[in-house]
Amino acid sequence: MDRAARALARTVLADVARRRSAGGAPPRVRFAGSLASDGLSGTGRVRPARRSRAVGRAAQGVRVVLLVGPGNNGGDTLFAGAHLATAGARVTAFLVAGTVHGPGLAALEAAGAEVIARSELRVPAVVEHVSAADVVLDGLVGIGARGALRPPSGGIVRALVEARAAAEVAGSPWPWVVAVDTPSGIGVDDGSVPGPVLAADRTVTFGAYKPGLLLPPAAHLAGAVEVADVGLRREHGPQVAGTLRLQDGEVSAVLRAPGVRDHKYTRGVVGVVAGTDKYPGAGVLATAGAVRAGAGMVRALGPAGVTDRILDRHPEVVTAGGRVQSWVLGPGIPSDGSDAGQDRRVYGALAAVTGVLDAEVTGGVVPAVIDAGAMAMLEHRLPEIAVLTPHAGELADLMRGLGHEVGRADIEAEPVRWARAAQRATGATVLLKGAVTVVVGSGVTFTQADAPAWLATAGAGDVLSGILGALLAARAGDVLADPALTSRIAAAAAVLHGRAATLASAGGPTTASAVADAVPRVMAGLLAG
Ligand SMILES: NC(=O)C1=CN([C@@H]2O[C@H](COP(=O)(O)OP(=O)(O)OC[C@H]3O[C@@H](n4cnc5c(N)ncnc54)[C@H](OP(=O)(O)O)[C@@H]3O)[C@@H](O)[C@H]2O)[C@@H](O)CC1
Ligand SMILES: [K+]
Repeated sequence: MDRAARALARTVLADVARRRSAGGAPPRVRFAGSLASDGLSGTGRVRPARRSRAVGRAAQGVRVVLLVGPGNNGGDTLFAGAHLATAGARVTAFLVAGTVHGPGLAALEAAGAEVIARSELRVPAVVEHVSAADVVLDGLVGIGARGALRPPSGGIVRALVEARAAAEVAGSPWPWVVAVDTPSGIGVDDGSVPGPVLAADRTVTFGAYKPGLLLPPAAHLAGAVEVADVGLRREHGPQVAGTLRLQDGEVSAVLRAPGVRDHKYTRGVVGVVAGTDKYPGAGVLATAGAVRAGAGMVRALGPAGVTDRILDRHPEVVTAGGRVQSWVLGPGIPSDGSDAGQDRRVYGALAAVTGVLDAEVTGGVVPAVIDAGAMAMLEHRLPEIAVLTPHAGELADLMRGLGHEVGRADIEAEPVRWARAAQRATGATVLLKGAVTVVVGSGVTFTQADAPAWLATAGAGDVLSGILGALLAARAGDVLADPALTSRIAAAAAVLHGRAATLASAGGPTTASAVADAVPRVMAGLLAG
């Protein structure tokens, strides 16, 4: 608990300093190790800290509100509050239970914090304090949570969620919310959101990731997750029960930088069947994704109205047929059969991917990205080297076509469950697009949360399909030898896409074209490692 509280306080101070420096004053300060020497003994007593000036500057005058629950989660929060108060913060603790962690409360009181007992607690006062605070620590409940938050925690959090929404509408400031171990009230083991939850900007989780921090929809409420080493045995990387999140080194290991012996064919040729006269832009954007993600060559196939536009933007593209190492099928091709030529090309490529037609006819089995209209053209079970890339609405259509009574809202409520169901039903790797992208392969699930909300823009999915096509083409031989690699490559493509969107957006609106243009810089950064 001592290590957890120190880690929590350290992160809060670092966040405060970063936010202040972003706002202009005071200047950025470094905190490495600062709280490790503040004099707190292992028994939970707070002695006057020997603080560095940097810590003092970060903490002085910072208004901190603690939401303190009955268990050890509340205990961690109380001790962290004691550290912050000792460092100079103005700390107010709201106790939501008659009995809270005793030593933690004693430490907090000894550090001079204000404590509002359960008997004096009024919801409007909590809302007022929180609205005026710089930082809120959500320590109501952690891994001990069972079901939706009960009163009074549930009522407090519901009121805070409403206040936050009102502040957003009014453009009023809202404090930096730090969740202690988990945002209180999420389904810790399954990522569900059974009741009100205060969305965090940061979660400091202890020892190891909890499933609910990686699995949507709860993962959306965790903000930036930091794992604090509290001396517990822990797995490498964020990994829980078959659910993985790729880290930078793992993404760069998936990427293939060309060597001196490489030429355009060994680097991977991507065949793009995307875009129609009705939706030509999807062809341009899918091609842009493949070109920018380092394809040796892109063959773009389609009507002249599409390929002419592609050539205008990307003169390096070839519009004649030939051998490819991966296919990107379906962006901008509606499922209404209105472009017979594009439909025929998709069916031909699917015949190659599934191996139902002889390799002499199709050019052989290669990995594929199957998006948008192409998902409505599936007639055969797919191999793992085929990646379906639906959003929630498309996955609902796909599953209804397979006999499941399911709508878009059901998919959004349980994205991992339905992505897994689609993987089992089709045999393909499934990449379900969303604020948290879920990738399901055989026996493995990746959840990647690398994209800003600005990425929810027309054409972004087309760019992703092109990026993924290029990564699959670059590793086509490896993927055919080890199809399980497909889901890892798909997760890496989601990371590249999300990071490129962050770069292109720089905190504001962006476009799908700008996202594609940012991909080379993201790849360069990852490869430089
Ligand atoms: N484990 C470790 O190794 C380490 C753990 N650490 C820390 O301890 C935390 C876990 O502590 P914990 O076990 O005391 O559980 P915790 O999350 O405080 O909740 C229990 C309390 O919540 C209550 N409660 C339950 N459901 C509720 C609901 N829906 N609505 C309202 N209340 C609800 C429940 O009441 P009950 O249901 O029992 O009546 C009980 O009183 C963990 O998250 C981390 O911060 C770290 O220090 C590092 C080492
Ligand atoms: K919590």
